[in-house]
Amino acid sequence: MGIQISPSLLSADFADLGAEAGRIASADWLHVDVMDNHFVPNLTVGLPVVEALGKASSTPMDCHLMIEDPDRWAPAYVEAGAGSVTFHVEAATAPVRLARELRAKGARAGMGLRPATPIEPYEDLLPELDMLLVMTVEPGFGGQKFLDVCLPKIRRTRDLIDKHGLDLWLQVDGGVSMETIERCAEAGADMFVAGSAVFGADDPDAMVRQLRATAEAAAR
Ligand SMILES: O=C(CO)[C@H](O)[C@H](O)COP(=O)(O)O
Ligand SMILES: [Fe+2]
Repeated sequence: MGIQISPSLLSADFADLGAEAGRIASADWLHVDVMDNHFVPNLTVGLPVVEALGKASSTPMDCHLMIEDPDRWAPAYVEAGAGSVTFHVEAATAPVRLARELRAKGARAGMGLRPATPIEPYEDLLPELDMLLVMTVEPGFGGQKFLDVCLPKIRRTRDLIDKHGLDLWLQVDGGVSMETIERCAEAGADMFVAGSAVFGADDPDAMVRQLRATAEAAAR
């Protein structure tokens, strides 16, 4: 698939999300951060907003669920129009069953890891997934500083994916910018979420293209 950029709408104008999506026409996906004030200490949007955004934009939606009880809620995000749904393994009760349900409904199944969650215990689950999300900040807020301490985990995750010969996307999310994207790409990430870097730029679409070009040049 190559390098993909999924701008996070967390740093966009929430009063006009359809128009904000239109400002990043070069994006491969729209990253929608769903927070419930339980899994993370912040509250954002839920199903009705995702459903409305899907009607307002033709760019596929990559929903990052930072919520408790994703087993109950995640499948509804496929029905609301998400093309990819990522649940956090720390919150899921039955990650294999949930990934299978997401796939059966027609979406890509993603599994997210907080910075301190290791990948190794989940090696046997990899064939059940379409994407792994390695958080490079503590989830909950945009605009935080990239955590370098997560880079070895990105490398180890890429090695595990390659060892099993899987076509699994490796997403990084948190503090990704022109300063940090090269390190992530060198470590083996191929899908990049960027919120403040994209929507804080004078020309968000040019920033999407710049990030992609920089990651492509640095990719392993
Ligand atoms: O999941 C997230 C936070 O929990 C966001 O996707 C992420 O922080 C993007 O924002 P930024 O690029 O500004 O760090
Ligand atoms: Fe996110």
